[in-house]
Amino acid sequence: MAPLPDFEALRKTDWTPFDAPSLVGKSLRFVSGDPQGKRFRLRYFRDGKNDLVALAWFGEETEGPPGHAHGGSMAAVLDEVLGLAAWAAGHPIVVGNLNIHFRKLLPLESVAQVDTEVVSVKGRKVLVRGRLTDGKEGLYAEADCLCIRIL
Ligand SMILES: CCCCCCCC(=O)SCCNC(=O)CCNC(=O)[C@H](O)C(C)(C)COP(=O)(O)OP(=O)(O)OC[C@H]1O[C@@H](n2cnc3c(N)ncnc32)[C@H](O)[C@@H]1OP(=O)(O)O
Repeated sequence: MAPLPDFEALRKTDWTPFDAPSLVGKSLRFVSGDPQGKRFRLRYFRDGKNDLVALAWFGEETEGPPGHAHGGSMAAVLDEVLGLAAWAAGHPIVVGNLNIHFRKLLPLESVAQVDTEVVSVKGRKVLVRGRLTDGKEGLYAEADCLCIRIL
């Protein structure tokens, strides 16, 4: 059996737990829908700057390259977390464009950190930038997410 994800090892002291999925109701089943499952397990927080941050465990069922996460699984996590970063900043949106650079293979059954920043708001367009890392220097992927207000 896989070891349980050690979220506490990566959690920073100035992070406050935050139930980001509840901002959009109960619909986010693809990534956050099975918190005890073998695919994704996520925890959301607000960091010291009030930006949304997530810890994401990539389980064995996210496998793409042997022993490592599928790019689509990283994209799914970035899609949800960066979209919710816009919601958490007060913008009800859907994602219109998600542009990802994959930088380094992400080992299965490890916990990665997603940092987010809302970099601009122009009319209905909210640009959110995100980084998927090992919590230190290791950068797995970085993304720009163009979100479009729907309300
Ligand atoms: C419930 C939310 C959960 C959020 C967390 C999870 C994130 C998700 O997975 S969301 C699901 C994935 N996303 C989707 O399925 C979205 C599907 N697309 C749509 O619904 C529509 O195309 C939508 C809403 C994005 C835009 O349509 P519409 O409302 O007609 O906007 P539209 O008038 O065409 O464009 C508004 C502005 O955005 C720009 N824009 C819209 N789409 C894009 C795009 N893909 N790329 C670049 N710019 C775009 C337009 O150029 C326009 O800019 P400007 O105001 O400067 O002229």
